Amino acid sequence: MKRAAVIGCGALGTILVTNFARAEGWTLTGVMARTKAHAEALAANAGCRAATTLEELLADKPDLVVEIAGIGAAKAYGEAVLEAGCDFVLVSAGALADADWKARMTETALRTGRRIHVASGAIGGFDVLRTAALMGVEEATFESTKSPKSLSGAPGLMGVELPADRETLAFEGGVEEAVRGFPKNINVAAATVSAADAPNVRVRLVASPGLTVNTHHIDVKAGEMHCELFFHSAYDPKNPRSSTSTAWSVLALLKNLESPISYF
Ligand SMILES: NC(=O)C1=CN([C@@H]2O[C@H](COP(=O)(O)OP(=O)(O)OC[C@H]3O[C@@H](n4cnc5c(N)ncnc54)[C@H](O)[C@@H]3O)[C@@H](O)[C@H]2O)C=CC1
Ligand SMILES: O=C([O-])CC(=O)C(=O)O
Repeated sequence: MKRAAVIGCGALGTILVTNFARAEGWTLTGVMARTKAHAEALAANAGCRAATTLEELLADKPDLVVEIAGIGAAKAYGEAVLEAGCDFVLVSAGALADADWKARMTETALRTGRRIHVASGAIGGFDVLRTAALMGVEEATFESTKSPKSLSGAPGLMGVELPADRETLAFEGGVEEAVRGFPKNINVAAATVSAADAPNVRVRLVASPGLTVNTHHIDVKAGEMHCELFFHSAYDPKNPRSSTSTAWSVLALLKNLESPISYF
């Protein structure tokens, strides 16, 4: 059995850890939160270590560490995880919009012989996006629709509350600006841009009152291929920003890594 540890005990981390038995071929060694009580509550059910520091989390020598905590956590721990000889699963893919961090992580992975796996998260189709990258992306757009309450408090809104009675365009622009303005909402766009090797993707974020799902629409033209990917995904009642399928995508990724047959 391969050994995994998890950074992040929030809405998605809880779904991931609670269903960890579904990741065939893997055992969970530990979970890490900022507060001990938070980590202990989840670890007690999972029968694993509760950690508040990376050193504690790595004490059981996991093969792989999943970040499911936030862009800040990914940037704070990613390189140290690779240096410790573990593979790294990135869920807060918004971190990839920081070209310097991505380059440092790539260099560290190459030097240590470890791998970085970007979880498909709330979307998917990374196989097609990688294919499009190889063929050469000519045109690509990305649009997410979310409820205004899931965007509330985002730095990009600068304190403005979005209308609760009509659809509004909350953001339109490049991926770096999107991630700066909506770091907890638009990881999916950064993952798309990175997978498709298409830095100029136009990102749109629409606020739609009454919406009970998050939707993501990717449109890519590359050579002879035109692909459209469309996702509707229910969000976590504990966190309306995040689609619950994100946590399941990590379980599917882990299972895939240990499976004799791999679906790219
Ligand atoms: N790639 C994708 O498609 C998606 C990515 N996400 C991202 O996944 C992450 C988790 O989402 P949720 O569970 O919904 O968020 P959440 O806010 O419910 O939970 C995040 C947890 O991580 C903890 N945390 C933050 N920094 C930490 C650190 N340095 N060390 C330890 N714990 C830390 C927080 O205290 C919180 O308990 C977020 O960054 C979110 O933006 C969410 C949905 C889709
Ligand atoms: O969960 C989703 O639908 C997308 C999301 O929050 C993100 O990419 O940050």
